[in-house]
Amino acid sequence: MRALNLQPKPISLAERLADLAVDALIDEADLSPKPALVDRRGSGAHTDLHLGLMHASALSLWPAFKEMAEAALDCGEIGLPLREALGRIGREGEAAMLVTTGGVNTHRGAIWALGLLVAAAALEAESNAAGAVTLRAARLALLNDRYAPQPLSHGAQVAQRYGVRGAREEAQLAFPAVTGLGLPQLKRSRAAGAGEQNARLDALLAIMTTLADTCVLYRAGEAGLQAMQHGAKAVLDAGGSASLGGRRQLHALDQQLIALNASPGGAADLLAACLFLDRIERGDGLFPGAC
Ligand SMILES: CC(C)(COP(=O)(O)OP(=O)(O)OC[C@H]1O[C@@H](n2cnc3c(N)ncnc32)[C@H](O[C@H]2O[C@H](COP(=O)(O)OP(=O)(O)OP(=O)(O)O)[C@@H](O)[C@H]2O)[C@@H]1O)[C@@H](O)C(=O)NCCC(=O)NCCS
Ligand SMILES: Nc1ncnc2[nH]cnc12
Repeated sequence: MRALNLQPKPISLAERLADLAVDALIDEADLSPKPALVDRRGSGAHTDLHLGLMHASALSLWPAFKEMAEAALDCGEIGLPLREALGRIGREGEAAMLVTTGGVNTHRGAIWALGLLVAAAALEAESNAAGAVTLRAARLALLNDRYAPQPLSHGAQVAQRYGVRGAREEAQLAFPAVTGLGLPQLKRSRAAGAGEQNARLDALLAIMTTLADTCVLYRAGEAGLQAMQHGAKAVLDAGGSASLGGRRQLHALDQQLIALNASPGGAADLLAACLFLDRIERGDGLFPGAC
């Protein structure tokens, strides 16, 4: 008779990275009050999205993130085979997301940003500083996936019309909105005792002060983008989300962006990227029991 092995199967590195990516998406969705975005209070500027759908969408992406990390571990280096594997897995992940959401685009930009970051983190798990991970992600994003379809996406349309950089360029430049704005603000607000939720809101606002969010541009043009950038700066200048003055400005920004139908979905994705990198940097449960 064989003894029963009751030891739990160790969680693989790829599974742990997928957990962290999905956690980051769920934390982003839950964070409240976010201006004009889906959160615990409601649907913001959206008629086709709600919190349950954002959660279901995030969970549907777990297998894709795991597969992307596994592809990085299998390939072991930055190159076209890995880039094209990520493109294929990303497109399949997007299809799974659309099945889950009944055709609504919940996380297209997040699959791109977090997919690259998950792969970049898996490639060299010990080199976990945000700057190093984003640099590896950028090197992947700079490679041309020969199998990528070239549809005239909303992002491509507004990039042409307004001459701005979109999601692709943000990744190719190693996520400057995340490493230069979001993460430093997250750390500053935490250090100032703002509390975790306020620190995360401040990180989102810091990203919004400068980002050319192609969702906002597509929905509300340059007026919408200006309202987003100036309004976010006004909240931070007034003392941030933890202050009474900042909260008043945040409420005004929420109302203004909803009136303009301007949803900063790109900034929300980059906040999720920021939360993911923050956890990776802190090593949050990445190594214990991982293999
Ligand atoms: C390379 C891609 C990112 C394609 O990029 P492109 O710009 O050509 O395409 P878009 O379809 O516009 O998607 C870009 C999404 O990225 C987010 N985003 C916007 N601005 C930025 C920015 N400056 N920096 C970073 N990220 C940005 C944004 O995603 C979020 O918003 C979406 C919801 O918006 P919403 O307005 O509600 O919905 P829409 O359907 O667009 O319009 P409405 O009709 O409702 O008004 C939601 O997805 C959020 O995540 C942009 O949408 C990449 O996607 C790509 O090539 N994919 C192919 C597969 C691949 O290679 N994968 C690689 C895996 S690593
Ligand atoms: N919380 C959110 N609301 C609307 N669009 C989003 N895209 C990513 N996160 C989002």
